[in-house]
Amino acid sequence: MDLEPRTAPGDPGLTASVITGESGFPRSVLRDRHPELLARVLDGVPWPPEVRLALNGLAEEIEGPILPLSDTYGDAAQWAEWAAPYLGRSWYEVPFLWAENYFYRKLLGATGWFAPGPWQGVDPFGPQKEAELAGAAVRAELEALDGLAGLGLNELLLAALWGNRADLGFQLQRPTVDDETPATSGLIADDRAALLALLPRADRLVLVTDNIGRELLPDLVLADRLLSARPGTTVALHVKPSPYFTSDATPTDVLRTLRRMAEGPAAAVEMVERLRDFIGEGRLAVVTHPFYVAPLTFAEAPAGLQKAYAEADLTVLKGDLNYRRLVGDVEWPATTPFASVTAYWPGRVAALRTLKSDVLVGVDAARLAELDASGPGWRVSGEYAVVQLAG
Ligand SMILES: O=P(O)(O)OC[C@@]1(O)O[C@H](CO)[C@@H](O)[C@@H]1O
Repeated sequence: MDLEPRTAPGDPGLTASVITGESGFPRSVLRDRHPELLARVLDGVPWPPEVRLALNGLAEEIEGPILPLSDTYGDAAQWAEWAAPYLGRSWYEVPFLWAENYFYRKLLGATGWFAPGPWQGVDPFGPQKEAELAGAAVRAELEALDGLAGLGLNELLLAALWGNRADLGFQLQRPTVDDETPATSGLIADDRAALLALLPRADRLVLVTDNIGRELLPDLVLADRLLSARPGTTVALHVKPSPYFTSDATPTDVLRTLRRMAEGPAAAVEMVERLRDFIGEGRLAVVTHPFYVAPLTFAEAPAGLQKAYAEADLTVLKGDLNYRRLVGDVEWPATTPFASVTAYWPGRVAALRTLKSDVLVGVDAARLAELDASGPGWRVSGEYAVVQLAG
């Protein structure tokens, strides 16, 4: 990932700059959200002195120049290559997507996630994820499963979409975000009709998930509905191989979620039994890949994943970060057609994303003018969303 302007894959006449951390929202993430996240990680687990030292060191480092990784485990050699052009530079002047990925990789290195020893595999965001799963919002969602039979695919799709607003990193900055936004008034690009026609016919669905808790639950509900409707359907749930962006789901988190569902109420228990059967039959697969925690866009996805996307009838990408990786973390004019920036996708792709960062395409000019006139901040407030489809 470099700083050269990008050309739209489906429109060679269109180029735009890569987003860095120098201003606006990215700056606030690097300056405010990352230190706050480190403080929470320090607080959440009784770390030994060497981990505390390393986490405090990272908190200092992000105010100065970018330094090499201080561990040699896992993907460290690959990261040394990715980091080479940026070492010694400020975190703010390199591609924002790269800087965030490097921060999370360094955070995991600091906590001993990779190193053989007692802290290996201890999720630094575990306490925050557990609190989310044990909290009132998840309980309310589970209780709502009793009324599930009355809901159509449209409602389930909207639940999966708005569940994305609940990521734990986002809540660091928007703790008061409410749940009052009507499900459709905040939709500023809406390909639901085409998507709803496709979903029930998709034999092979890839669902690239995002956050645990209030987002993963409706994703599982949607998967359950599609799998229950037709015996030929398969769903591959793509999750992160390691903790990432605070609340992104890993295989362990899928299991944690199933365990939480198994605690009830009755409709959740029934659903978890079905989901377990689907997993056992190979119809619901949990898939992971190192690409999902790499500082790369989907245009740079490795061949194996490209093949999986090409073979699927539909790939659904959840969330803000997957959207940034899909269209490139680039300052496209927001009226750029979604298809122009996703033309490289080897199949059919849909994005279900609430807006929590500046990147945006596929919005009608009149709606854009209206939103811009409404004041600053609408692109990052989580109050607006897109459902987009291409291919
Ligand atoms: O992918 P998600 O969970 O929807 O959102 C991830 C996010 O909260 O993290 C980034 C800032 O760190 C932004 O892209 C976005 O706001």
